[in-house]
Amino acid sequence: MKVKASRKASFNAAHRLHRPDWDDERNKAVFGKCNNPKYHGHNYDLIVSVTGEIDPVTGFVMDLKVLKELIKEHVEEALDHKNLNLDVPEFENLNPTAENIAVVIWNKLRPHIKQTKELEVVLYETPRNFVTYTG
Ligand SMILES: Nc1nc2c(c(=O)[nH]1)N=C([C@H](O)[C@H](O)COP(=O)(O)OP(=O)(O)OP(=O)(O)O)CN2
Ligand SMILES: [Zn+2]
Repeated sequence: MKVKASRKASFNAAHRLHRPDWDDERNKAVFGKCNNPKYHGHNYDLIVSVTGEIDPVTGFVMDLKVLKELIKEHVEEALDHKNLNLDVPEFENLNPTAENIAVVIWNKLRPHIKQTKELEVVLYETPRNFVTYTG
């Protein structure tokens, strides 16, 4: 019997979606508002879920207090109040789209979650735009 246990978190970050190998017209056409040369921020909402068997001793799939601390240490400290393009090495040559941010977050957390558990990251860039990555 598998159960999914989840923790919500949030962070604020600035970004600009842009490809240096494209001209301004193409960048604006594809990336729209998020291509504005002035960096702008989003309030990202994050849901991290761990799925697995319930430990019969604790009744936990994973201690959510531990998951909270992992998200603080590995996600919030790395991304909160940062300019993703300029401050976060993973985005030096990677556009900080919601999809790419979700993959970066998953890769940061995966080593800290037991191999027997599945990890899912849901990232909201706006209240209505969100992506899901499960590895
Ligand atoms: N597949 C993706 N599409 C888009 C992404 C993305 O990361 N992945 N990002 C954007 C923009 O960065 C941003 O999300 C704005 O999108 P938009 O739909 O224009 O959002 P609004 O500001 O209008 O706010 P809503 O609340 O979503 O209406 C675009 N596409
Ligand atoms: Zn944006």
